Amino acid sequence: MSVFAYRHGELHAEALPVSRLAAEVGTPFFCYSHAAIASAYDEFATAVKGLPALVCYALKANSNLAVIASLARRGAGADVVSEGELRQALAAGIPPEKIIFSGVGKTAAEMRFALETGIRQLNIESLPELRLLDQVARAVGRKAPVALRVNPDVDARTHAKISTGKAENKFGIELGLIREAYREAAGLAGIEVRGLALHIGSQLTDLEPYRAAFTRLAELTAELRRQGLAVDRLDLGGGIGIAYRGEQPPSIADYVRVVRETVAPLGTELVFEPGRRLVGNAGILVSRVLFVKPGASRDFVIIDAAMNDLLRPALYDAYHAILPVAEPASDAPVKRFDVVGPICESGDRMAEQRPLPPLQPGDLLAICQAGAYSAVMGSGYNTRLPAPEILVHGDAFDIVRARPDYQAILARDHVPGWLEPVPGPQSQAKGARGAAE
Ligand SMILES: Cc1ncc(COP(=O)(O)O)c(C=O)c1O
Ligand SMILES: N[C@@H](CCCC[NH3+])C(=O)O
Repeated sequence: MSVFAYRHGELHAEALPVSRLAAEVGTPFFCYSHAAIASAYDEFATAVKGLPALVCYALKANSNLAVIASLARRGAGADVVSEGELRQALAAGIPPEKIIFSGVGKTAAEMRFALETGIRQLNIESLPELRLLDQVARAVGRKAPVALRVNPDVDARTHAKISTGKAENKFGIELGLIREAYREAAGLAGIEVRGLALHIGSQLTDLEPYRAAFTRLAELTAELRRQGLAVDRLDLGGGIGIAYRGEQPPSIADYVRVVRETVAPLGTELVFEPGRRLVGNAGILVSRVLFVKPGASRDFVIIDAAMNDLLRPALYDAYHAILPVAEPASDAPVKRFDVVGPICESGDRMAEQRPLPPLQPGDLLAICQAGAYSAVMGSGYNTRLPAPEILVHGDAFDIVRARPDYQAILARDHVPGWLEPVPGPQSQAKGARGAAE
């Protein structure tokens, strides 16, 4: 059951009416539900019970500190792809031995930081990266625990921009080279090669690509072992989808059944890296209608959230359900609208020709499934400030990322978010004097 549901004629987030949250926080804002995050994690944890498994939440889906901390408290590890995410995981209380560092382009500085922190494993995606890590590890006097990511050349049957396991994708070491790479890794003084990793794509709603990839991984593991190489960890990546528009993604129990049938008999440690499935359904983006603009060919609803807040529709033509916060009467007339933001691009459109009940300026809309790849993909385009984020638990909520205010920016105070303080006229004048002196 969704934690975002209509009660007493309006949308609630757990026990709180969304209109009350909007009045207190201001729009647009992201609203996350603690209960939804907890129940998604628990579904995963229950399904892997009995397996030697670690669930490492992929922070890229949502790296809000409070969200990560909710998962950390339930025992999750982390899958990170940058020094920033690694620092964020540590700050949220995830112990280093539960952290995996993935990604196709780690810098030497990131490698050094990861080794000094003592994380569980770095997933390596190419021979040049392996050799650089070997050098860095020897320079800091450590042995780097490594899994080699293989590209299994499997079609994940998802959007081309988020498919990662085909030979033409940049990810992983290709099947034809992986055996040689593993042998090389096993001989490097700075590397302790522990196993293999893969991740075939995101928003998968079908189990067959997983079965194909895991079967290849099992065959490869058996082959490496026959050659006398130790393989004691398999990292199966993430990718399990959620329903945005009536898709029927598999249950975690069914997904884990495929794992039990393919790789589990090898007896290795298993790592899972779910992102979207843990947090995607746990968030909405709440926005206010600014104007309703009838047009000759289309009618527009102009809202105060934009592609800088939620990029998915513009980037992938992604569908997100949009709900009026005030529950429409069952017999309310419905018209088709393009729901658009204020940014100066025609692509700044949350929905195209979406059937909606009559709307007025000031009405609130909830854009659904905004817990994953939403706030994290935000930008400052059109010099818009980042939308605040709140976390609801029961009948209480915390502001877990505040809206910066322009006065604070101008006063050069600390600004949460990525916007740099704007130098005020005074400091500019001082700078100019300094240069002349
Ligand atoms: C290596 C890796 N692991 C895990 C994930 C998380 O994916 P998802 O959010 O689809 O579970 C990704 C992103 O697709 C990834 O690139
Ligand atoms: N950003 C993508 C998911 C990418 C997954 C990262 N490997 C999305 O919004 O669906």
